[in-house]
Amino acid sequence: MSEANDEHRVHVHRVVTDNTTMLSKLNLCGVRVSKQIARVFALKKYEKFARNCYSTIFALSSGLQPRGNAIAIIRVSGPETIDVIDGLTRGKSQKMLAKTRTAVLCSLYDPQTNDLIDKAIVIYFPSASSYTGEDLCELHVHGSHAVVSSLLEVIGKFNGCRPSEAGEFTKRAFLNGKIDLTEAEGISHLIAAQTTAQRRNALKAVTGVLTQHYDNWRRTLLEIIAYLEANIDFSEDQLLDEEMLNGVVKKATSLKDEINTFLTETTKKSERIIHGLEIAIMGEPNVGKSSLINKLCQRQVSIVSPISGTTRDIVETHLDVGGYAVRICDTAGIKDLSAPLTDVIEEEGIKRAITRAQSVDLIIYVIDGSKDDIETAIENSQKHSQIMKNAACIIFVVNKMDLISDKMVKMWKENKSKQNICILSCKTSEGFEDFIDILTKNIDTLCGQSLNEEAIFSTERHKTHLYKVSENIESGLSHYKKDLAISAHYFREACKELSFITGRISTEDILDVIFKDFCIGK
Ligand SMILES: Nc1nc2c(c(=O)[nH]1)N(C=O)[C@@H](CNc1ccc(C(=O)N[C@@H](CCC(=O)O)C(=O)O)cc1)CN2
Ligand SMILES: Nc1nc2c(ncn2[C@@H]2O[C@H](COP(=O)(O)OP(=O)(O)OP(=O)(O)O)[C@@H](O)[C@H]2O)c(=O)[nH]1
Repeated sequence: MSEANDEHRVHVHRVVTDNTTMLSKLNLCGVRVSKQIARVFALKKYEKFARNCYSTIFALSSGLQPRGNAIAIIRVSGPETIDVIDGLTRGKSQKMLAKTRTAVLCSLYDPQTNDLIDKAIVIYFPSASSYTGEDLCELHVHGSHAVVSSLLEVIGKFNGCRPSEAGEFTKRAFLNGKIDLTEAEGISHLIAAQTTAQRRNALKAVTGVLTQHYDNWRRTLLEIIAYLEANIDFSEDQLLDEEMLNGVVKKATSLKDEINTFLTETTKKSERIIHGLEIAIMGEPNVGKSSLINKLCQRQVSIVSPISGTTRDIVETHLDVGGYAVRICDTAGIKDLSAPLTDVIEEEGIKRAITRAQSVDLIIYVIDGSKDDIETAIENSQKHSQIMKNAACIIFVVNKMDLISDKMVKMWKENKSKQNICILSCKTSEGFEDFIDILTKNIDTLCGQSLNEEAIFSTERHKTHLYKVSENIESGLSHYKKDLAISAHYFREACKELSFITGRISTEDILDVIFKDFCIGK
C-alpha cells in the first residue's frame, strides 16, 4: 500500500464523511473529484451520472483450482445487489429481503435465456450489516469453471455492474467506515499468512487490538493538546498552572519513550514475523553446517562432503520453526581471516558469509566437538565475534557428539548453562530435539511472542508515520516553555500523523476532550 494511496483514502474518507451522500457515492468509484465539481455532481439533475460512477462490483471471492473446487463464492456489492438477486432468481428478491443474512437455497438462471446456471446457496447482507457497508450478496455455487464463468458473465450484463478491482470490497468497507486502515491492512496480512505467528500477528490488527493501541496514544495526545490550548486561551488573565503543565510534559515524555520503544523493538519483532526471521549457519569448514541445515529442512538443501570448503555460495531456504517463518542459510566455512587464502572462489564465499552474518537476526555457530576442546572452540568463535556482533542472538552447536568421549560430552554439558550451547550429532540425531527447543525459544524471544498480549502488528507505513509522531512530540516538548501555541501545533501534527495510520482525522475530538476533561472554573 503506497503512501500516496493512503493519503488519497484519508482524503476520500474525509470527503465522504463531510459531504452529501451523492458526493460520497462519487468518491466510492475511486476517482478524486474536486469539492467544487463534486458539489455540481451532487445536484439532483446529475444524479443519473453519479449513479453510473457508483457501480456495483462483483468477483469470485474464493479461489478456483484448475480442476475446480467443491464450492465457489461470488460476491456482489453495491446498490444494484437486489436487482441482481431478483434477476438471477426470477423475482425471488422479496424472499431474500425477508431473510437477511440467512443462507437460502435458490436456483440461479440467466435472465436473458432462462437457462439454469446452478442451484446455489444465496446470502443477502443489507448495507447496515454487511462487510462492505453496502448491500451485498454472496452466491455459494458449485465450484466448477463452467458454473463460475457463466455466472460472472451473466452478472456482468446487469446494469451498473462491473468486475471489482483488487481489494475493492475491503476498500469500500474502509470508505464506509466499517473498518479502519490498520484493520484493512490486517485483513490483507491475514489472507497472506502462512505461519501461526503470522496469523496471530495479523489478527491483532483485524480484531482492532492495534486500533485500540493507536487510539490510546491518540487520546493521550488529545489530552495534552486540550490542556495546552486551554492555557493558551486563558493564560493572559490567569496564572499558568505550572503543576498541570509539568504533568503534561511528563505525559508527553513517557508517550514519546513508549513510541520510540515501539519503533525500535516492537516493529522489528513484527517485521521478523511477517517477512521471516533470518538465520545464518556459520562456523569453520567441515564442522557439519551443511549437515545441520539438511537435518533442519529434512531434505538435501546443501552438499555434505568430507572435503573441507565444500559450501562456497550462500544456500538459502525457507522453514517453519515452531510456527514462525524462518529464512535460513548455509554459508561457506570461515577460516582464520588473518591467514592468506589461495582459492579465490572460497575467498568470495567467505566474504559473502561474513556480509550475511552482519545482517541476520540469529546465528547458529557450529563447532566440531570431536576436534576442539571447549577452550579452543570458544577461543576460535571469539575470533569471529566481530563478524557476529550484529546478530541479536547466537546459538552455539557442538556437533559430532557421536565421536566425542563420554568424558568430553560431560564437560561440554557442564559448560552448557554458561552459554547458549547445544550438543548434538547430525549423524545420530542425538541432542537434536533439545536444539530445536532452544532454537524455538530464542525465536520466540526475537519475535516477541512471549509477550502474547502485546499489540505488535506493524508495517513500514505505520513506521513512517510513527517517526513523524515522535519527531513532533519532541518538537512540542522543546517549545512548550517558550510558546504554548507553537507547542500545541506540534502536538496537533503528531496527532494528525497518528490519525493517518488508522485513517481517521478529526478536530471535533479535541473539542470533546476540552469539555469533557477540563474544568474551566477550577
Ligand atoms: N461467507 C463468508 N465468509 C467469510 C467472510 C465473508 O465475507 N463471507 N469474511 C469476510 O471477510 C470473513 C468474516 N468476516 C466478516 C466480517 C464482517 C462481516 C459483516 O457482515 N459485518 C457486518 C455485521 C457485523 C455483525 O453482525 O456483527 C458489519 O460490520 O456491519 C462479515 C464477515 C471470513 N469468512
Ligand atoms: N561422525 C559425524 N560426522 C558428521 C556429523 N555431521 C557432519 N559430519 C561429517 O562431517 C563432514 C563435513 O560435513 P558438512 O556438513 O559438509 O560440513 P560443513 O561445515 O558444511 O563443511 P564446509 O562446506 O567445508 O564448510 C561430512 O563428512 C559429514 O558427513 C556428525 O554429527 N557426526
